[in-house]
Amino acid sequence: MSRFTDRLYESVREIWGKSHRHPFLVGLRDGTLDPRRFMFYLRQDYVYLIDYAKMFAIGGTKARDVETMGKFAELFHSTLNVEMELHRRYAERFEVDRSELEATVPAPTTAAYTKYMLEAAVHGSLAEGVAALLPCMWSYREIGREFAQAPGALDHPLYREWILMYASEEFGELTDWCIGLMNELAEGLPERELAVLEERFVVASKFEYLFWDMAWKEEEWPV
Ligand SMILES: Cc1ncc(CO)c(N)n1
Repeated sequence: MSRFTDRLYESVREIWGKSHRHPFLVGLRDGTLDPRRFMFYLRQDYVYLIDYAKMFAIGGTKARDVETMGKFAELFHSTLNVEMELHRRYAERFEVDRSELEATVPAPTTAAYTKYMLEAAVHGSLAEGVAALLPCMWSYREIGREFAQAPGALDHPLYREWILMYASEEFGELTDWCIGLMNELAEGLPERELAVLEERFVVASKFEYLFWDMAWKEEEWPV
């Protein structure tokens, strides 16, 4: 039997493919990405992750059983203390201190993406929140795994750690758990509601593309 997440994956195949071909990710894979652009990305990603972590906190309050609550707590913890620790270590290498990192002004795309996700989580069902956050985990795992296999990518002194984070077993398992939860939550829902979930998943995937593009262009507020 095909799973709901197979349908989701099909619906974003082209969007994800376009992200993989984006010059930011091509540069990260082949090591030619300008570190200045990477640091711009990390700073935006740091403030993105502050809001993204809240998605898991909200998920925890909407969950209907203790096991699911516990898993959301684990995701909340690992975002704040594992993934964001990677950003803090990078910032140290660039001599950007923690308070400076945290004070980053979200670029228009960062603000739009995080508020879009949070709106889905706060006003929608648990399933809608999960549909909105799933492209983040799932697309990064795909990128991490692919880049870890790319010849020479892991030899890069700067980008190696980033790739290893998203290619890691731990990140992969948490992603699988979210995929499983999405399928459970979608079970038995009418097509009208599945279409809403698909829409959340597709829009979040488009924002993922925009996020790479924002970093590449070092997007600023025009006014
Ligand atoms: C924008 C964005 N999406 C997904 C992830 C993966 O958690 C991340 N760190 N940043």
